[in-house]
Amino acid sequence: MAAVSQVLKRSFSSSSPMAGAIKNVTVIGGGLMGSGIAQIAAAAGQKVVLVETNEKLLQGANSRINESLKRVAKKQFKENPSAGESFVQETMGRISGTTNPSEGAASADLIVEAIVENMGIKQKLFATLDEAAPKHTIFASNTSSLSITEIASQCQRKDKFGGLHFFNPVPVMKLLEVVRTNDTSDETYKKMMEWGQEVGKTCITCKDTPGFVVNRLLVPQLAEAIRMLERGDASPRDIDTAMKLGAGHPMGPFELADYVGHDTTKFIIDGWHEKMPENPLFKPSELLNKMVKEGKLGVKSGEGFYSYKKK
Ligand SMILES: C[C@H](O)CC(=O)SCCNC(=O)CCNC(=O)[C@H](O)C(C)(C)COP(=O)(O)OP(=O)(O)OC[C@H]1O[C@@H](n2cnc3c(N)ncnc32)[C@H](O)[C@@H]1OP(=O)(O)O
Ligand SMILES: NC(=O)c1ccc[n+]([C@@H]2O[C@H](COP(=O)([O-])OP(=O)(O)OC[C@H]3O[C@@H](n4cnc5c(N)ncnc54)[C@H](O)[C@@H]3O)[C@@H](O)[C@H]2O)c1
Repeated sequence: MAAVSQVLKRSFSSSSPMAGAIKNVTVIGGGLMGSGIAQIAAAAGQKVVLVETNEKLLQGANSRINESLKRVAKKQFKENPSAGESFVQETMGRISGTTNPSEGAASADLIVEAIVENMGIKQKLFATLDEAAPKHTIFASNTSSLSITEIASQCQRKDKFGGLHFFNPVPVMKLLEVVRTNDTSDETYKKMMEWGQEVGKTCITCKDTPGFVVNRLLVPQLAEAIRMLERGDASPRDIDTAMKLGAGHPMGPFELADYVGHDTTKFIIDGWHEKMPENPLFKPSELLNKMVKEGKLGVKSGEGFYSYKKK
């Protein structure tokens, strides 16, 4: 992955972007979601700076993006593999990396944050970015469950702050939830919606409420499936089979929980339990807490409800 300075020189040597259009995107956090968001923005022809906490994680994001692009290319360029190879190379060439969030923010029209689901860490990061980013830069969080209004609370640019909630895996899932707070300006909202379409997503809009639309309906289901297992009502495999064959879901709740990551699901449930302690749907799960404590995070750690260790 090229260093930011090399790519930024290239990007600023070309004509600067149309006034107002989002052409330079910075993604903070190159994990499951951030790497996917960086990938689709670069594939849409935008200059992307990916920010991670260290070089090793940047390289990990780089290879994850490269692998995913190859899967996309294999399908999109089935008849013309060499065009597929150029697509992968050109897309990768639009992505640079840095471990310095302020450097990464310097040229951004849009910053999408996809770091750990922790309010304090997100607020601290955005306060730093508020100082470093140009005045016109729009800020967005990919948070699953936290309040955008609260995440934005330490920033001056509350009018240029919203939520852009993607779904895992980002290159495949068509939905983007565009969340506006009471302070998000119409211009910011319009730019977020246009950008969402530019990167190939179908955008829906919702208010800044816990879990927005999908997660408010989905996470209680995942939590209830775990409670079903804790009660001994059925096995994970049978519950997954039931929801795939009985409700037409592409993944059952345990496969999906493994895919999302148990750390993320735990952060969501704990956060909602704190906000709404009387709601039984968000009662923390001892089994989930035990798994996270044991590092069984699902696909990302090689083991969750199922094992993903390469044989
Ligand atoms: C909690 C958060 O805040 C919100 C969330 O994100 S909730 C989670 C939302 N996501 C879901 O519900 C995912 C539900 N699951 C699915 O849609 C599907 O199981 C799945 C797309 C993940 C995998 O599809 P499936 O057919 O089961 O298996 P798979 O063969 O791996 O993938 C099918 C095709 O999708 C594409 N694909 C899958 N993963 C991909 C990736 N990471 N990158 C690029 N392409 C990918 C590939 O083209 C693949 O075909 P290929 O194997 O020939 O390359
Ligand atoms: N996992 C999902 O299915 C999913 C779907 C939609 C939204 N989300 C949300 O996206 C965010 C990220 O989730 P994820 O699953 O990608 O997590 P992840 O653990 O895979 O990735 C988070 C990445 O952020 C990096 N990071 C942490 N602090 C950082 C900082 N200060 N600066 C730069 N990088 C930092 C970590 O090193 C890690 O690589 C969370 O807010 C989560 O709720 C997750």
